[in-house]
Amino acid sequence: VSRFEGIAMAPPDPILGVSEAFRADTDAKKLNLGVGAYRTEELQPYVLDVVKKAENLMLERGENKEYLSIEGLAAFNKVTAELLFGADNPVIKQQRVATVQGLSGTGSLRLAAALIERYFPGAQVLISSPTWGNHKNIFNDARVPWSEYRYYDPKTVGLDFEGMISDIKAAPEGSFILLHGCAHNPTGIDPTPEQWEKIADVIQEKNHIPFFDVAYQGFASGSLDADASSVRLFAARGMELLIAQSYSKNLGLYAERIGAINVVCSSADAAARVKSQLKRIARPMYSNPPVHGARIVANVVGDPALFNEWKEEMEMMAGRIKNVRQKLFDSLSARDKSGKDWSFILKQIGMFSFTGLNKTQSDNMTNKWHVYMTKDGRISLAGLSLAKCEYLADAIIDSFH
Ligand SMILES: Cc1ncc(COP(=O)(O)O)c(CN[C@@](C)(CC(=O)O)C(=O)O)c1O
Repeated sequence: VSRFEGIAMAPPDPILGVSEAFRADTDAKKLNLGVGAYRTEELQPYVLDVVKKAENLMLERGENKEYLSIEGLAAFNKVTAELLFGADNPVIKQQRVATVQGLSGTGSLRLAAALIERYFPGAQVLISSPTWGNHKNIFNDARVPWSEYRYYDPKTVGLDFEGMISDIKAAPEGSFILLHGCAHNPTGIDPTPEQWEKIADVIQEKNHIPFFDVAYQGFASGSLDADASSVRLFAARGMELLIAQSYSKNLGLYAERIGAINVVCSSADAAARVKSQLKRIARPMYSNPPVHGARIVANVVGDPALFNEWKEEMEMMAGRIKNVRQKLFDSLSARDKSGKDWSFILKQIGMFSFTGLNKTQSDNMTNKWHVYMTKDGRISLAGLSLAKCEYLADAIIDSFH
């Protein structure tokens, strides 16, 4: 008797499945605006120059392949926390941050979810509506209950700030509030600094625990410090908080799976204990993390020349996406006769634009125009070139009407 016979075929992933469909399309006009992966103006994947330089350095050194410790490469854990908070931040000086290298952003979120499940039974995580599609999968599989707070307002194509605040206020005391540090996915809409202050106020009032997902630090605005300002605002208030990091986008290390989970505690002693429990969760999950990506990050940030060159490359990537936003906006405004306001394209930040196209309209983008995007109406501008903006504008205008 076959035991596996009864297992059904899983549906394709809403984001990564789009790339599979794109690859199967043979039409030369096809455009992959699905997965949030940076492409050059020639629509090619991009390995940053500093990554190549760091790897050459590493090759010359001839490093070994010994296991890392469960918490990961110490040099990486040091620089990743310093990048996030700033090296002179009190949370760093007072050693109140438990940092564990994770399997990129996803693995770091999963480690944090396992910690929540183990030490905060019954606590729920509030996630934005909409949010990155995999957030729900991570908490479901980690058996952590979640609910949504209002975030996107289709009427204003902006942030439903009142709704967000009232939903966070209404949540049971001690809930975890999942926040996108910068470049909200999929909407591209971030709170203003004043709004972040109010979000911190309501989270403090309700004794909630802020839980940041920082997947785009430096990639959204081009500045590492600007993109970390929301996290630093909460840390400056002396709050305990969790922050998951990823180097997939800002250092282009997608397939190296390098990220970290940071837990800001109220004392160094608590941080040491939290770190020990994160290690206890990681050991049976994957034992210890991959070394290559961690060494690249440590080498790039540890060398002043490479670090500065990295900052220049991030500004270049962020700048290219800003130029594409402007060109798409201009193309839409020039071609659309309906008088629709396309300014949301310019107001949104990061690699995504939330177009407002519904599922049927998104299907039309793919079936008729060979434009691949996620069914929630998100397009990744990182996959768009200036040369293709007019074609995309035609597709969007055709699909809206
Ligand atoms: C908000 C957010 N958090 C975490 C991650 C996880 O990335 P990592 O595991 O590679 O570090 C992504 C990546 N989201 C992408 C860019 C890719 C994906 O869906 O995995 C996206 O297209 O939304 C993300 O957008």
